[in-house]
Amino acid sequence: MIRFENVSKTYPRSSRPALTDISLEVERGEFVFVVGQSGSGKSTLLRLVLKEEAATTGNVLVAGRELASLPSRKVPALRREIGTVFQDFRLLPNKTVFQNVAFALQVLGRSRHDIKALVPETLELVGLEGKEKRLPHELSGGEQQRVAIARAFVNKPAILIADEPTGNLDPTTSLGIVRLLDRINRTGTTIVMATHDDEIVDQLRKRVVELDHGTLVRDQTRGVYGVQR
Ligand SMILES: Nc1ncnc2c1ncn2[C@@H]1O[C@H](COP(=O)(O)OP(=O)(O)OP(=O)(O)O)[C@@H](O)[C@H]1O
Repeated sequence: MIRFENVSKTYPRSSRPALTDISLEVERGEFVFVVGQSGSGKSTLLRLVLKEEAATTGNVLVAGRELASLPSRKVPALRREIGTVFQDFRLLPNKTVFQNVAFALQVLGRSRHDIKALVPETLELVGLEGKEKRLPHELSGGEQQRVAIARAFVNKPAILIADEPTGNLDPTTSLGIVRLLDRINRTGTTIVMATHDDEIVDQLRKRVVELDHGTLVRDQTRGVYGVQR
């Protein structure tokens, strides 16, 4: 589903590469944690999957597309297959929970009929039934993140990318969010999640990919956050 072939990335005006010679394959339906210190390249790796940044050398392949040769007019179709969730939720503050999730379908041109069916079933999946009419500021942080996850998933993307989705949440709430991502993963969606949250990584025992100064230093099935090297 996602393949990196000897990928390096150096940002313009930067002397040090953000990623160096990364080769990595993520199969359809996998759940992968990407860990590493601040600045190790986790967000850069996720941005390359979305074609928000381009690799300096090497190939990135996502859902059968080679991103270097993907014309910009085809990038929206790529991004429709990838849901995104961030640390800071990024909800529309003046829209209700229902409207925030519905908006993701409206911009894709989905019918009112589809929206009426898909939004409630997705809000139920994330545990927000009964809160459809709330505004984001009337929700807890964990509930806001559930709205963001509903919005990312309502279109049933093949891949869900989460960049520090629990960074603003307490440990119990964080665990609930990751258990929700786990449930979404079980529907067949591939999940790649960058995180600093050692407790969560250690509890879920998923594949762990570790970056250190832009280099892939560990790729472990049923891994833990940190290991002695
Ligand atoms: N737009 C940019 N321009 C130049 N350098 C950048 C840019 N974005 C990131 N970098 C650099 O690339 C390196 C990797 O950054 P990245 O944000 O991918 O790390 P990260 O592991 O996600 O960090 P954090 O955990 O703090 O979010 C860092 O040295 C950073 O300063």
